[in-house]
Amino acid sequence: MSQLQSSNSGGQFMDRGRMNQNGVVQPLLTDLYQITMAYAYWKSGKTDDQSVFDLFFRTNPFHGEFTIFAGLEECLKFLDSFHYSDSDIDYLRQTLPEGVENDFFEYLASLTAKDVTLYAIDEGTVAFPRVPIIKVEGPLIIVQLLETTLLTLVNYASLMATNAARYRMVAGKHVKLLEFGLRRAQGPDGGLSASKYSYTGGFDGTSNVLAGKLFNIPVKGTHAHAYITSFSGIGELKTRLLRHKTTGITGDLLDHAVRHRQALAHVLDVSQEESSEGELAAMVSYAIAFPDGFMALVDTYDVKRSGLLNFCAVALALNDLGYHAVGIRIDSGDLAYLSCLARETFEKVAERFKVPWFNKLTIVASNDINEDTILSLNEQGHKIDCFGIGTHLVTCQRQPALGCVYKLVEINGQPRIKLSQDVEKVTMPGNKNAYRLYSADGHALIDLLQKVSEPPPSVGQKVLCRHPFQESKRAYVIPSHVELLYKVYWKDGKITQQLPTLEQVREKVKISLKTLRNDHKRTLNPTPYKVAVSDNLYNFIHDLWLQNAPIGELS
Ligand SMILES: Nc1ncnc2c1ncn2[C@@H]1O[C@H](COP(=O)(O)OP(=O)(O)OP(=O)(O)O)[C@@H](O)[C@H]1O
Ligand SMILES: O=P(O)(O)OC[C@H]1O[C@H](OP(=O)(O)OP(=O)(O)O)[C@H](O)[C@@H]1O
Ligand SMILES: O=C(O)c1cccnc1
Ligand SMILES: [Mg+2]
Repeated sequence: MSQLQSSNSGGQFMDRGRMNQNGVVQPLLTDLYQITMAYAYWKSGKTDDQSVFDLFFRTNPFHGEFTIFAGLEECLKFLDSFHYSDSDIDYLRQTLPEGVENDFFEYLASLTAKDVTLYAIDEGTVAFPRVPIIKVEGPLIIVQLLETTLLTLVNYASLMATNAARYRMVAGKHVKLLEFGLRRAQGPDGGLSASKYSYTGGFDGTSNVLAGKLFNIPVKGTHAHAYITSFSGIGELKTRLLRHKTTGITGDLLDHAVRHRQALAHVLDVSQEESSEGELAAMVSYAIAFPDGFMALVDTYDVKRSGLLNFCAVALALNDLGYHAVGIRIDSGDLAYLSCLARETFEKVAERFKVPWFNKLTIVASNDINEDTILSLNEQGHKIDCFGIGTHLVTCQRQPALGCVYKLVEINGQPRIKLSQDVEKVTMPGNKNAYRLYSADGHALIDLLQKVSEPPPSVGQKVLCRHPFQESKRAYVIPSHVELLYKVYWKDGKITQQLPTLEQVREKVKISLKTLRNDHKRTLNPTPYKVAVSDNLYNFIHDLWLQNAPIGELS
């Protein structure tokens, strides 16, 4: 994923020098059929037919009833830099079938997205099935050529942001969430996107250092089991000395730790002999390296008999030298039980050793955590302050793809409809606007699609909202607030809005989710959010459907 500082940048708002884009995102990052179609459009004189395409999804992911829209900034950067390089053109000359005319390649070489207009919902907003999140207008050839790249930029970004937002909802706002997934992500690019969009969705940070640098996301982490297992005994410690934080007087951290370990074994009712000396050595050495940020993995051998004992011994030793440890990570076993055990241990030590700050030590848990694990841990009761989540988060294991599609809905002012046996797959023809209607208490009630030619719904006025395909399903809504969901984000070769920073998009996610009633957000059997069409659009769709559906003959 792209770049650098999350940008405040864009067209007239964008300093092009700074508009770095992920090198992978370029016009050839597409399906071959877009380019073969482009040639055929060009040959048949349809290049400049004015087209409108809708980008939308048909079902929400993760058995949920909402989706967070993300990836818009990357789409706009793609439009801004859309240009086939000389080597792209050379490659296409070699790759397209023989007989493709030279003039076509010359045409492609000069093609940009300057004649395209892109409308979109704000990035970070909750979105719903069949309401276009992006609408692209312009000459058929270029608007068609954008399809695959726009889809790849929106699909995973939105899926990831939605997944992260769901983890945030089940974890609650006080628990920290860290993304640890790079090693398990779908390749390096997937890993960077995962880090970026999990932050958008409400995570607090990532272990992915490049993502931290590129997107200005907080980077955080602990250490691996390898650090613990790299030591087998205290004899391996090359240094044991640490300066006191305030006096500067050098102390022997190991001596302090060994002394405390003896006393602690009694208090915690464990035997020193059963604990690992290698683990103690590893923790001492890590504490010497990071006396102000000491955080240790306690499950390498045995959390109760070894990890907690050694951690508390080293934390008390650090305390003697003026430092406060940060906490522990547990990466296996029963995380509910072990986190409670750890908290009780810290409370006991806080009291017995007169170190009240021990009560505040952070307990991080990791190990194949997913939404259901967090829900189950919440039910059982746990004392975890922070979850480190990798595999399930970044691979979106529960649903690995969002099915956004990109469909032609109008050409040269004429509506187009794609019919299907499956009613859900019939497209909504014509150039449309989308409005979100709100109730007096500020909740989103319904999204309403209308033809662009229709006047917008008005506050306090009754609007007939119809199910797009089921005739009998309709309702009157009197909105207290009406929001036009689209803004023009790209026109005349420029980004036309001040783009939000990543932080602002993250904030938008929070605010937008708050407008959704809780029953739409619950994990089990959430209530579907209503998406409707105006009476006018309903009749338009159904007339067109009848015009286009062939009449069968029974014999
Ligand atoms: N209290 C709990 N309730 C529900 N799920 C839990 C609880 N504690 C841990 N889990 C989850 O159960 C799974 C345990 O994984 P697994 O069976 O691999 O055990 P493990 O503790 O990792 O074993 P090992 O010690 O061999 O590494 C993980 O997905 C973890 O997130
Ligand atoms: O479990 P995830 O949600 O993917 O979180 C990331 C995992 O990556 C690390 O170890 P790794 O899994 O590589 O090895 P380990 O399980 O043997 O510790 C870490 O200890 C977590 O277990
Ligand atoms: O910092 C950590 O604890 C971490 C980072 C990546 C994967 N697992 C754990
Ligand atoms: Mg693991």
